[in-house]
Amino acid sequence: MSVKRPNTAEQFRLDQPKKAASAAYTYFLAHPKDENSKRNIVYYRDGARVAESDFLDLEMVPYKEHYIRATLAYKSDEWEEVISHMEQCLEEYYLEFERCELTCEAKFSTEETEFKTGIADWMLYIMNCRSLCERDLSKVFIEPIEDFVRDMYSYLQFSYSSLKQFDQAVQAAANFLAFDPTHESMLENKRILLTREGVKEEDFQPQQEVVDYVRKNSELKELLFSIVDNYRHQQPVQEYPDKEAPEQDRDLFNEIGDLIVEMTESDDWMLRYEQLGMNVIARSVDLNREERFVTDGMLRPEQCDELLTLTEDLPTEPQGSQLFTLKVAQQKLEEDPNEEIEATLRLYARSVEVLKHYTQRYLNPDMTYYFKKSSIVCWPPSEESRTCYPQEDGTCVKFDDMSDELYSDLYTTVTYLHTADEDSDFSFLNEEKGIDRALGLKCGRTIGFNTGDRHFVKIPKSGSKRCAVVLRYTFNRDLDDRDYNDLITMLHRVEELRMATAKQKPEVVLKKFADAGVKVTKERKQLKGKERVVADGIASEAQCETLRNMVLTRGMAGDGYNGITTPHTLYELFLGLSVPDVNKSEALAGDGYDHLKTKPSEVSPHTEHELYRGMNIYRAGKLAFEEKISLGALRDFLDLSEASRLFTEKYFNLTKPLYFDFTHLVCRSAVDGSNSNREDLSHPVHADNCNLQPNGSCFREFPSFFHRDYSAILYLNDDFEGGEFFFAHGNQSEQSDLVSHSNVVSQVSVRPKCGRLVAFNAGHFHGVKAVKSGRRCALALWFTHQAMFKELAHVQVRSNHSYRNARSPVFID
Ligand SMILES: O=C(O)CCC(=O)C(=O)O
Ligand SMILES: [Fe+2]
Repeated sequence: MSVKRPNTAEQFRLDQPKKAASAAYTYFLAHPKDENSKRNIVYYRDGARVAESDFLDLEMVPYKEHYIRATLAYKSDEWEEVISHMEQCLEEYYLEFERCELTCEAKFSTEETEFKTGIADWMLYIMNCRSLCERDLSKVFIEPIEDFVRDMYSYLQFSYSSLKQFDQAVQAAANFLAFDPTHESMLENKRILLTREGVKEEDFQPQQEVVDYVRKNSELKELLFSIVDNYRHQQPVQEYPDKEAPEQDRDLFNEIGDLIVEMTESDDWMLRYEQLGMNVIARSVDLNREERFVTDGMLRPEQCDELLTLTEDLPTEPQGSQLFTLKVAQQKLEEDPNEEIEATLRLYARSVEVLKHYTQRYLNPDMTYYFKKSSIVCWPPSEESRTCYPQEDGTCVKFDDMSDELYSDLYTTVTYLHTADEDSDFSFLNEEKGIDRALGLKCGRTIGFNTGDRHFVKIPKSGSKRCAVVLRYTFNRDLDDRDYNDLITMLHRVEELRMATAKQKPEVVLKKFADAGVKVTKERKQLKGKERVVADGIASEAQCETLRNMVLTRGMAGDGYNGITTPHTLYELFLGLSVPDVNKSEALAGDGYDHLKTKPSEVSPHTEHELYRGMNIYRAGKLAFEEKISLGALRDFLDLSEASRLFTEKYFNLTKPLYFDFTHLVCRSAVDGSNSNREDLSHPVHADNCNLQPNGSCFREFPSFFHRDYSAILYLNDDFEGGEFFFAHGNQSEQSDLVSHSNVVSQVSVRPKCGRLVAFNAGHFHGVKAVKSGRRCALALWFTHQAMFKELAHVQVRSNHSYRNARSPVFID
């Protein structure tokens, strides 16, 4: 009786001539002097009739090479070789995997979350990112190999058995079974091994490393069970075939490894949450009973505002509360499947997902939590005196009807959507009907407690209603709230539907642009590259002026930090553009670059010789709402953004929709006296979605905005000197230190003027020449194909009622 030879999916693949040819060729590339591998190549090329093009140059990462060598050795029964390479492969694979996870983490904790669609997106993003590590790393060849890691133990098990090294074979079998405890052939192998002398059942212990790996991956998958699948499916839809989507090469981990090593090695989710500003402010010891906690910072103010819009027009229940439930959500979406509602519901879904994850991690990392019920509960103000205790879930109960015990499997979190005074307090009750602890309301504050824990809420007598996201969890999967999955599915369908109906023919749209006076003035030929275009007439002189003024009056608020000239450089005199009545917080210096904490000034993040003031969509929306800028100005901001987006999408004939990722209105102006002999650039050579390396390569990875697909800049004036936009040569290898100098080799430059749009693939190198005098204003836009990175602010601002009513749809059918 002999141990079964693995008959895995992977082996089957390896038997396919193309894959095997690729493997052999890859191996040959790594070992050009190896006679054996040369023979292999010849064998495959001649014998298997594989086309030349199938000899792909696969990237060699050490573990992949070991994998290929091991599988080749396996084919020729060279067991020692198999073992040696598989063991090394596994060792290096685990390291690579860890790197991959840390990369997700690095992206997660360092990107400028302020301008992203929110913490919740990032949360989801990192979960998704981590779950992709396993799959991406299993791409030894072009496609992921199913059960890649598991099956390596199968190879090992078989090879060790063939060499009669049964202890190791047992170990390998145990490791394999840690992945799949019911795998029939392996169980059969185990039975066979057990017949060997000295082999006992208890010898089948998987290694800790394997146990940890399996646990981590299955936890993550569980967590992503309903939601990530939906997001993943959101990407290529049938109507929008994935047009030359560049495969992100995840093998760059080697390159960024150094960066990551510096990052924390801790696997502590709580720490990560803290990095995002989610801080526990009270634990059960502070709150007099087990399972209680209070955490602040779970939502940002604008997210609270957005979620509150879901509570408008809710009917009042007999007990006086109002409920926004998932059923209501579905209804809303069915009645009016518009983008605003969709975006808000997405935010809701992501937020509750984060809250669930957080709660689970905080309380009970070993349990899986399911939503039993998810809702927003509001208590409208009321003068009524009650004999019952109003609850966070919207009911009102008598003291004697309150549970006296904590439940073993029900838990509740309440997350407030606004800040309120003590009129709205939350209180835990003790057995004597006394108040154990009272807590005030704050946007993003989350109180967690066992569902059986006594509490009540104060209902404000006047003012706005008291609202919170109330989530009830269970550990029992059967009690899982189906409505939640239904909502997610619905959101996905709405998106699909909208994409399908919004799909307008490029010719039709471009003709409309032409009729409105838009003229393409430079195309790929003149611009020396595909996916580049310059068009004039996108904005009128009046619109340019409106946007310029917006930055000047509101974007340049403040007089340079209380009259202090910054110590950075002698050029950095603030221009004294103070607008006395303007609140400084309205304008963020270098808005959009506030992650550059070292430059908390008006000085351009790119050159100290220029000042830099900007405004993003969210801020503009807020100012309009506060009536500090006119609705007309906001409309111009939004309409010009949309026109630029639509033009870019249609001109490049993109088959997938482009979403806004970030929209930034910005002016750069020369500092007085700095105009002579400037050697620097206003914006050094860069690409918008990757990290330019000194050797000229550019990685679409952390910390760049790797998800950006296209960029467009709409210029607003020409009364300044210098400031030309230019495309630069892709290969900067001989001029790496020149990327920020004026003598950089530019391929072709574009002189800004009002209404001129330059749009291009975000991966193309470009820069801006020094602004030698005057002020240069532009609307910079970055777009993405990934719905997940949609700039929520656009939708938020558009959903503002007064704006929506005032809006005349331009360029939209
Ligand atoms: O303002 C311009 O012309 C280009 C700016 C740019 O490339 C950027 O902000 O990424
Ligand atoms: Fe750029």
